[in-house]
This record gives sequence, C-alpha cells and structure tokens, in this order.
Amino acid sequence: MSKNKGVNDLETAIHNTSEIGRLRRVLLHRPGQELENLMPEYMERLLFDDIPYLQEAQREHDAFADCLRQSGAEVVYLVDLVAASLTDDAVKQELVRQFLDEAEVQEQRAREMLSELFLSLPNREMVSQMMAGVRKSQLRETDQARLKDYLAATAGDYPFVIDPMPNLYFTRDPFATIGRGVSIHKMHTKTRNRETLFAKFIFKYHPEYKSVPRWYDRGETTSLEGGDILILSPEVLAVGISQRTQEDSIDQLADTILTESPTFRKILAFDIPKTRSFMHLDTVFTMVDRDKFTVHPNILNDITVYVMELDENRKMKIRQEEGRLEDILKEHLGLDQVTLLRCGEGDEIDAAREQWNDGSNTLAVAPGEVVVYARNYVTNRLLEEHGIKIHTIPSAELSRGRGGPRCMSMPLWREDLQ
Ligand SMILES: NC(=O)NCCC[C@H](N)C(=O)O
Repeated sequence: MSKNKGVNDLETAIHNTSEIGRLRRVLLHRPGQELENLMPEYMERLLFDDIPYLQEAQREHDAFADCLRQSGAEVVYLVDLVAASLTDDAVKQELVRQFLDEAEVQEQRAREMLSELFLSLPNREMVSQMMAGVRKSQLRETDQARLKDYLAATAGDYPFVIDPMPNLYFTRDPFATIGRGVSIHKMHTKTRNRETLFAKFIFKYHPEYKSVPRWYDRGETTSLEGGDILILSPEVLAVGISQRTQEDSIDQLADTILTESPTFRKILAFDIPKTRSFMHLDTVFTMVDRDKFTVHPNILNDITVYVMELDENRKMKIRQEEGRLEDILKEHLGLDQVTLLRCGEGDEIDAAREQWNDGSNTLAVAPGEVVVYARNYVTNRLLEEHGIKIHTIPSAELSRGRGGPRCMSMPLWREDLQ
C-alpha cells in the first residue's frame, strides 16, 4: 500500500495489522439522543458515572473527528454503515425483529406498534431511533392507551419501552478489526450486548463489508470486548483477561486466528485486575510507537502474561512468562529496547486521576503520533518528553463515559508498518 494512495483506492474493506500504522479509515459514532436518555437511577446499569451534556459532547466529538481527518483518516459513522446495510425491506424488517427480540419486547401488540414506528422512518433515522431507545411518552396516545396494561405490567414506573444504548460512542468494543478480518463480540453486560446487532448487520449485508472473514461471533457463550484486543504487530496480538473478557473467549479467538489468519502467530494474554477503572486492557496499556507504550503504574505488579502459540502439530501451547513487562515485550516483538511511559508520570495521585480519565488510552494515527485527551496534561507532557507527537482533544464531557480516544474509535484501515 503506497502512502500516496487516496482513501478510495484502499483495496480491501478491512486492513489492520498494527496499533500504530498510519490511520486511513476509522469508524466513529457521534453521541446522540441516547445520552439524553440517561437518568441517575439507571446510570450504573448503563455503565455511566455521570450524565454528559450532549451538545458539548458532540462539539468535543466533532473536534476528535476533525483531528483524525486532518491527520489523513477518512471518518466513517456507525449510523451510516448500518443504514447502508439495510439493502432491502426484508433486511430492514429482519433488523427490527431481532432488535425487538433483544430489547425483550415480547407482547404482540407492543411489537406491532414499535415495528410500525421504526419502519415508518428512513433507514438512518430508524437506526438513530433504535440507538436512542424509546420513551413510553413517545408512543402515540392511542397506542399508550391500548398498551396501558402491558406497560404497567412490564415496566411499572420505568419510563422506557426500549432502553437507550449510551455506550455506542465507544466503537472500539462491540467488534474489532484484526488483520483483514473481524471479531464480533459477545459483550460482558446485557446493556452493551445489544450494540453488536449493528455489527452483525454490517458484516452480513453491507456491500463492502459482507465478505470479511470472521474470527469470533456474537453467538459465542463467553465475553470478549474490543478494548481488550491490541495488535502489537502483524504476528502478535495482545488480549486482556479483564473484567470484560474471559479466558475461554481468548482460547476460542486464538484457535481461529492462529489457525486461519495468514500472519498472526502468537497471542499474549495479559491477565489484569478485574475492576471498573481497569475494565479493558486499553484502559491501562496502549502502544504509542514501535517501542513505546503507555501504562498505568498500578498494574505493573498485578499483571501476568501468558503466551499462546501453536506447536509443530498445530496444538495450542500456553506458557506463563516471568519477568518485567518491558522484557516480555522486547522478546516477543523482537525489539532492542522498550520504554513504558507511566500514566501521571508515575505519581500516585496524578496517575490515579489521569487514568480514571483515560490518560493511558491513546489512539495512534501514525508511529509516534497519538490523539489524547487534553485534560491528562501530566501524562501528555511525559509523552512529548519522549518524542511522541500529541494531538490533544477536549474531553470534559466525553470522558464521563469512562473511555478515551482509543475506546472511541475502531480502525477499519491502517497502513502497514514499513
Ligand atoms: N475500550 C474501552 O475501555 N471502552 C470504554 C467503554 C466505556 C463504557 N462506559 C463501558 O463501561 O463499557
């Protein structure tokens, strides 16, 4: 792939062989009405710690998208991809049917009314409405009257007929591009599991994406989330064993990838503490250059790395690594030196504060060039001192969802590293 090629010349739908190759096409979701459907009573279940101010969150998100465009990436939005996957009425009806199943709307009359509501909308608006959720008050008065008993019995005072999906702007998690393929995830929580239905439709019906190889699927029984998957090189993947990703899922992913992908040879499984602030591997560890990584200092004593690879009989071998993380990375990536850049410069308080606001969660747009939240100025200064070029984006509202630039993006196409 030549650096001079235009985005339209990218020959394959998906191409992602590293964390840091020049980013050429990336998937985002601009936060929408789903954030306006957050209420304090239900925030914890919906995985938010506070309610972002939507207009400001959108301004911040637009600044993020502009920053990615200026660094040479085409920005693609989730609603547009899903809308373009609804290639005919039958597919649109199939999405509505499965969406209602997964939103657990079982009563026949309620299903009919909601189907009518969704199918009356153009594709893009319909998808946005699904994402936003449906308030009881949005149903026509006549429908509310007809459904009175059903609504009282199923929801009581609960104000939604269908829950919002406020975590959609973290496009990193419901599916992940790996090499030329994709893993579609079974999510750890019910609230986020509904997000992966959109990925199912993109990779089943979208004209450009429907033939992409599949490494993992949403029908699996154990959870795997994209924030736990890092592509350290075309041969080596890192996958977090975390609050969100189970060991069995990594076994399953490793079996498929190591057998079927033409390049990946090894998976490093990083066992990290299972807590909310470290929910995924990328909340404590990201790659910023060929030999440099950000890390949350608090996990360094609490991390165990396992190496998974196929032996000469193509049977999976797993062994535990000993020693410092720097040395393990050096060995498996064939590097002379690895530098770990400690969040908050390693200061106990700055590290905790900045990691909570995703100081270790950087998105590389090229080797040694990353997008970071402006608020994490201590970590950002350290990155610059080590020669990393940083692009800062505003983050007062976006950070309330507990995810940073890497969490808010899914690379669809990166250039290979030379
Ligand atoms: N990769 C990531 O760490 N994504 C951030 C996800 C935040 C979201 N509120 C969640 O709890 O799933």
